[in-house]
Amino acid sequence: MLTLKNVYIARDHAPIIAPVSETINAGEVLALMGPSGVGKSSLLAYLSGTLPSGLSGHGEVTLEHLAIQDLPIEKRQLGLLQQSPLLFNHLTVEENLLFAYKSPESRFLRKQAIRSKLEEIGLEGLEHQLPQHLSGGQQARLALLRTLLAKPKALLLDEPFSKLDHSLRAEMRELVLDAIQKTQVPTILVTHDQEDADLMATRVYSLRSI
Ligand SMILES: Nc1ncnc2c1ncn2[C@@H]1O[C@H](COP(=O)(O)OP(=O)(O)OP(=O)(O)O)[C@@H](O)[C@H]1O
Repeated sequence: MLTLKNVYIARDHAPIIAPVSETINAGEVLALMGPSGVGKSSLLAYLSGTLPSGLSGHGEVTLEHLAIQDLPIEKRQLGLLQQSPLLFNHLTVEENLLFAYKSPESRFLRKQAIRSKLEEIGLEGLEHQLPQHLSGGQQARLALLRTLLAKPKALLLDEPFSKLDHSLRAEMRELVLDAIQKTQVPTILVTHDQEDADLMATRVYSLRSI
């Protein structure tokens, strides 16, 4: 369960959004919508600990009853997926995934697990490729797999499909929904696309400026 209590973003000490108080339960998807520039990405950035200087975030964020808003990024246990996949371009597909997949298992066993996950997601045989040699759709699937291998306790999706064409978009929606159903992670999805909200969201929250 992910809970936001009076969360808002400010610029020069002045709030730019009306405070948000919401609870997202296990397996729920909250679509965060609202006009361009209102502060949707900034709100997600506050939750994930990546807010740029110039803006400040306020309010309490709890994940499974632990307040996380002051924790360093790596301790928050959140999975963030953005428009442009955040992949290490100098590392192979397999190395990108090993980086995220922390487990007490040996490197050999982790590599085996990664091969089978690659197969499940339709990326079999690509483990030694560099991400820049993959198609946009393959990169999106790789970014999703990397996010999931880190076993996040909540997912934050910031317009993750907006650079994909219609059929890839539909495919990615299915994969993400399937992952949310299997892992039951609470999820916030920032989108401008009504179809994303209709097909994926349990609820829609319209962010308001102040
Ligand atoms: N580093 C920064 N310093 C100061 N202001 C910023 C900074 N980054 C973004 N902003 C401002 O914060 C406000 C919210 O921006 P944000 O990108 O969160 O909106 P958004 O709702 O996600 O927009 P869009 O739908 O167009 O992506 C905007 O007015 C933006 O100009």
